[in-house]
Amino acid sequence: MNPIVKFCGMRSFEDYQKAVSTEASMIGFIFAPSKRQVKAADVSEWTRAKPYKAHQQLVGVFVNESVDKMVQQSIEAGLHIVQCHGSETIEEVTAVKKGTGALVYKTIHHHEGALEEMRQYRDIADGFVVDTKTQDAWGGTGVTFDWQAIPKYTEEANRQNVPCLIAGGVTVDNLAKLQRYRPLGIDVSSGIESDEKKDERKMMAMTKAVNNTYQAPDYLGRFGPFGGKYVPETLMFALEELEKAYESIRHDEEFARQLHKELKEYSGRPTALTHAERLSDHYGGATIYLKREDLNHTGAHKINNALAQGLLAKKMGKTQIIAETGAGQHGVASATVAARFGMSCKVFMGAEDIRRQELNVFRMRLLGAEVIEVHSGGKTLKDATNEAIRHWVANVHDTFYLIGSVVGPHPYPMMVRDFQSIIGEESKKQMNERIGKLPDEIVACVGGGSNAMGMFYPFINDDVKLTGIEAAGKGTETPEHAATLTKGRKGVLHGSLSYLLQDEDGNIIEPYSISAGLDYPGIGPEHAHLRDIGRVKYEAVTDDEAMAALQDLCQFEGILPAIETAHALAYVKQNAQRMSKDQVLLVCLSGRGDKDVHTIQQVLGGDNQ
Ligand SMILES: O=C(O)c1ccccc1N[C@@H]1O[C@H](COP(=O)(O)O)[C@@H](O)[C@H]1O
Repeated sequence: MNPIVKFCGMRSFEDYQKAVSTEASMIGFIFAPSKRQVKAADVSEWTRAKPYKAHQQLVGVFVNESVDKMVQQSIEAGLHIVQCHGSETIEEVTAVKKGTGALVYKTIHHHEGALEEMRQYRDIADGFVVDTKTQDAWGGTGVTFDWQAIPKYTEEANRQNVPCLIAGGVTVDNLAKLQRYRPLGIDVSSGIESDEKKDERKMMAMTKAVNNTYQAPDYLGRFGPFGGKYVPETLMFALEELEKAYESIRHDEEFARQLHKELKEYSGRPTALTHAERLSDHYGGATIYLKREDLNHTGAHKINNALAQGLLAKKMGKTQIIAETGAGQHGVASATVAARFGMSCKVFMGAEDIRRQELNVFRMRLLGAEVIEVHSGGKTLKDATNEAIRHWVANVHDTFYLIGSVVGPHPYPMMVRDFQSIIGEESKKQMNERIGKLPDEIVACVGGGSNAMGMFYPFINDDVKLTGIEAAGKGTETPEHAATLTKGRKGVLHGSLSYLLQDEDGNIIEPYSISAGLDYPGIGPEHAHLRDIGRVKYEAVTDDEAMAALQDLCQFEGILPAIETAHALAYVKQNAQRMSKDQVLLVCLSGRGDKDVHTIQQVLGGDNQ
């Protein structure tokens, strides 16, 4: 959901008309002493001359005014919301509510005790504004406060189930930065002025930026209807604890510094951006670039998220890591991180995947992890995840569940996406440095969807086509595939609502793919949302198509990709020709194929002649 936009401080009929013409949902007037002060009679006249839009609400700002005057002026001006912007008491706020029948918002000025102050107005204030107070002014200062504090205000407002607008020095230029803190609303006065008048261009730019900025999930962890927290009561505490811990490090510079150090000095980031010249020539059409996540320590993008969650686990004082794994890459990444940070590690893995990924199982054990073989269901990733959740329920106090993809209950899909966004952020920078523009299209394979989400997310507000590739296995017309978005229906699995492969009765259908990392019957909820809103296009390619593309990359670029990654490459093989040479197709090369050599050998036969 996009944040609420309030444009405040209309001082003339012209200002008011400009605000009405925008998409702002609140229009504010200052009744307190200020250069922007207006009279209730003026507001009443202006609104009669030009009615505001049906969704717009009129807000009156008062500072330490008497209850009688607030009531009288708000009735005269026809206000929907009275904003108490001074040190009005609980009794005064209650009396204004009673006297006007309007909603009353309380402004809290950011300071050490602000959160406690906010708590005191619970069940009394209908909303909050958090603003900066200076020595000379209660508001309209044009001065920002420390935005790192925003998540705690938002969290408290969400707990009280009321809106919370962020005010103080918001401008078109710092809006993008502010949005990183996911405010529920913004309240602007001086930032939309030029020469002491409201500036229509600034107002338009601001509402456009807010409305066009993709913002998900909401505070309940929902991406549109998808995501959420569908877990037993016993896990709610653990998820809330994790959510709090994540919010506390999300914008923390010290955490960012530690993580950056690990990613750089341990994993080898930034990973390379490779121009695949010979492959581009061979396919004809698009100029192909590869984002080389295969060059990460442990051979895939999984380590980005594992290092970040490992650091978070340590910060939370957990001593044990558990993880689920399919292809084994996330298991190896988790075992690696546990060894690096001195924690114990249990990896849950389906018996079928253990058979297919023998080498990775050996690696995990070598790294000191205990690999727990799961024999239920189809003995693959879904079943391993079920077991990991069961173990977590019983050991929540000292155990951190390190989920390897953008799946599971909130906050995992958001947190894993954010930790993997380094892929897209680096790509964006590298593309700009290398060719001075963004790619025309980006392609990534999708199982749960973490490499794709990490690659796509930083480009989501850009004019770049985004394509996710699922596993069609032996064909989506057969029962043997893992094409969740192509063939699935809405349902709940592993704590969140998404698309799932299920039969008429809602039983999960065992997925199939040659690639152990893609045969998951669900998909990250954000992918489900992005597909439904039309921002990302999803297609499916078969085992055979993936294996053919895998060989091309080996033979034309000297790179052995993971079979998962080869699905994205198959799309490139089929579509590069539709593009011209001056168009750039960027592929997330999510992992290397050393772990798959055994499977590849079996499929292609002995010596591959
Ligand atoms: O705008 C004013 O003059 C004003 C005076 C007294 C109290 C509040 C006032 N404005 C409020 O300040 C914030 C945002 O202002 P800015 O963007 O930093 O200029 C907003 O809540 C206004 O309602």
